[in-house]
Amino acid sequence: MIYTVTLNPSVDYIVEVEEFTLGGLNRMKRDMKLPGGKGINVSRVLKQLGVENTATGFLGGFTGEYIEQWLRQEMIASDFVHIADDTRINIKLKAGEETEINGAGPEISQPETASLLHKLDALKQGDVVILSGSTPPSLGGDFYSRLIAVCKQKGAEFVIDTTGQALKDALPMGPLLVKPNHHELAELFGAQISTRAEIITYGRKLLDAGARHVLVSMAGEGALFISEQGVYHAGAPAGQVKNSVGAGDSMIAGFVGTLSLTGDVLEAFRAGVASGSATAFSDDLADRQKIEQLRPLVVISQL
Ligand SMILES: Nc1ncnc2c1ncn2[C@@H]1O[C@H](COP(=O)(O)OP(=O)(O)O)[C@@H](O)[C@H]1O
Ligand SMILES: O=P(O)(O)OC[C@H]1O[C@](O)(COP(=O)(O)O)[C@@H](O)[C@@H]1O
Repeated sequence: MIYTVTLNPSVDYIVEVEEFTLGGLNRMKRDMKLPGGKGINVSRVLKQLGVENTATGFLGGFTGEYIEQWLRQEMIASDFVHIADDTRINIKLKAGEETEINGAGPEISQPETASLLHKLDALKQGDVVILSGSTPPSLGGDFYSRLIAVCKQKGAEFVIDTTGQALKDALPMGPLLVKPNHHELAELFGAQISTRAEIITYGRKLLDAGARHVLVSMAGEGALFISEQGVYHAGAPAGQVKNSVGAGDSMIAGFVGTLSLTGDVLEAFRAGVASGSATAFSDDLADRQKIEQLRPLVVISQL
């Protein structure tokens, strides 16, 4: 079974204005409220790919109910810890460019934390746990390490998509996949990265530190795949970008879902890029039809 863990889900409030005036009254041209948080996005795209999975993490309040109801409608299995505080709302402002304002996250109590750890007791050998997104501050900086320790103890594999120290700490534990975008990669190493060669150099450092597969996404420039097997580039298909929120999460879903179905890493890479681009070209996350349409258009070359 594949599990996604979203410690800090969100309702993504996508607001479109013709032109944004700071300090003035702006009227919305269009708005959408979508379930969000990285693991939840991964779960939704896995479901589109026909890969059954269970979404877990923390949900609370009216925002938490909104997300849970959405998952129910899409027939995605969910097993969240219900918290007393409200799940956050993240603002995605589209005014030509995309500007994001993400909340810090709700207060999580000690019993709520224990309850999530207890749920992970059910993990078993062969399971894959996708740990995605930020950690609400009340959980403390080492919470992912605690979850990874449980995964390892149960013989489950894990994928981690987060930033900073939490990602650094996870590498020696041997993640199946890490997927920074090129900005996150530069930030991780406190480096200036401007060329493809530099991305490969730093991407390889993630392999050396313990990751089994590394994807570095580069938005419209596609992605690099770095593993023991070699280094590959895939160009992103061309199309009209509608909303790139969740493109990275979709890429993880495409990669892990296809790897679980086929065992073929290059097919998984292709599906990852197709899924990321299919989301970038959609208002909401990618649907199956769009992913299938783009899959043959992804050109992979070995470097
Ligand atoms: N503008 C775009 N055009 C085409 N594909 C895109 C675009 N933006 C994102 N994608 C696809 O989604 C993948 C992940 O996007 P990226 O923006 O790098 O991730 P993140 O959302 O984590 O920052 C890219 O590798 C690419 O396949
Ligand atoms: O947990 P974080 O890092 O604040 O990110 C949460 C945000 O990331 C998203 O999951 C989108 O992530 P990506 O665009 O990187 O795929 C949004 O749905 C959500 O608002």
